[in-house]
Amino acid sequence: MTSKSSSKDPVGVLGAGSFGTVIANMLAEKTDVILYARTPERAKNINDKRESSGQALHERITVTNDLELVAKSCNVIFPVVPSANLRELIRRMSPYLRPYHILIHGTKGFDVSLPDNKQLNANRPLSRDYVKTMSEVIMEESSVVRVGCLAGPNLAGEMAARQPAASVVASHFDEVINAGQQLLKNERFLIYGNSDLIGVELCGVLKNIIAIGAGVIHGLGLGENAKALLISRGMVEMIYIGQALGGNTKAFIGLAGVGDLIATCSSQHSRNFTVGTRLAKGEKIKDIIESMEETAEGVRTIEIVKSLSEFYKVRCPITEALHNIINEEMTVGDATTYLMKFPFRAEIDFL
Ligand SMILES: NC(=O)C1=CN([C@@H]2O[C@H](COP(=O)(O)OP(=O)(O)OC[C@H]3O[C@@H](n4cnc5c(N)ncnc54)[C@H](OP(=O)(O)O)[C@@H]3O)[C@@H](O)[C@H]2O)C=CC1
Ligand SMILES: O=C(CO)COP(=O)(O)O
Repeated sequence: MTSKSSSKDPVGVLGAGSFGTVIANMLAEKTDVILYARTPERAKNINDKRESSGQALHERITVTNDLELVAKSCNVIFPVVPSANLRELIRRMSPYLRPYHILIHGTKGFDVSLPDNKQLNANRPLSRDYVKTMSEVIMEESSVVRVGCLAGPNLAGEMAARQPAASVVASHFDEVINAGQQLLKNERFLIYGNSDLIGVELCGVLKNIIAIGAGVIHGLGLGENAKALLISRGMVEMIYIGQALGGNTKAFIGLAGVGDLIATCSSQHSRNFTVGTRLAKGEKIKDIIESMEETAEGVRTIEIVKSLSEFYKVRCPITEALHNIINEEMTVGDATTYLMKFPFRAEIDFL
């Protein structure tokens, strides 16, 4: 597989939300960037204002609504759109994508494709055949082979404020990890490499569930001991389900696992944590989602993981309790009591 990259090529970013804009600005410190926005109106608006998701745009960023232009101009492309939209986006871009492209996504969610357009039903067991990570979606929908992901404690607001952070670029290909490192690393952003692509992707997806749980604990005012209990048992739950879905335990104790878990479970700027806090205050999930401008991936992930845990017979009490709260099958108080009574066995039985 030959690469047609040159150090002068612009780099593509798909999605001009909070994180896509942060990544575009960071890349623009080193190279020209083409930022793809969903509609021509949005692209024009961003270009006119030179601002996206509340962030000023670097002068080396060009905004477009033309996927062909992105594919023809850029060898390396960072898709950063919500998980529910990535398959459709890659499908539309696929005629222009070639095996020489490198795609490194920053999305923290699953794709679900059910037969006959059936809707996800969290009470129905769901196997891995229908649930894909974003790298799997990219490979299914295009001829791209060299795929990677970017995952770690990367709250967009802190990065936009130029605070220090680190992340992981995971891929089976060293050249993907090297490309990610060379393009993104700077004096305030460290990039580690990991060859366990699925494991690192699963970390980024699964920690959002626990962040919602941490938000509930915070909203109820239950204190730091209770939150530490939730985070550490949440980590074990992530590992159990992660192992069932094909992840390696090692990824979970790294920056993309425990690192992102700590950041997201501690920050009132996390959208998932905020969902949990608002649930604890008695708001309904429908009202919370409708009033949020940004994506909280964990809500959808709870329903998906609940179905996966039924299929693989994995004990996921935190996911189950949150599913019951969201679907109004339990009050927040009852869910807390349920978790405190849950019969745990050995503390560490996954190593
Ligand atoms: N924000 C953060 O701190 C971090 C987010 N992430 C992950 O990044 C992903 C994106 O999150 P984030 O940037 O915060 O999202 P936001 O909720 O801020 O925005 C989503 C953006 O995606 C755009 N979009 C949706 N569908 C498409 C499409 N088909 N084509 C092009 N653009 C599209 C939306 O466009 P429009 O405005 O037209 O609706 C919107 O600009 C999520 O999976 C998230 O978990 C990862 C690390 C940190
Ligand atoms: O993934 C994130 C930080 O690493 C962002 O978390 P939220 O989507 O909860 O804001």
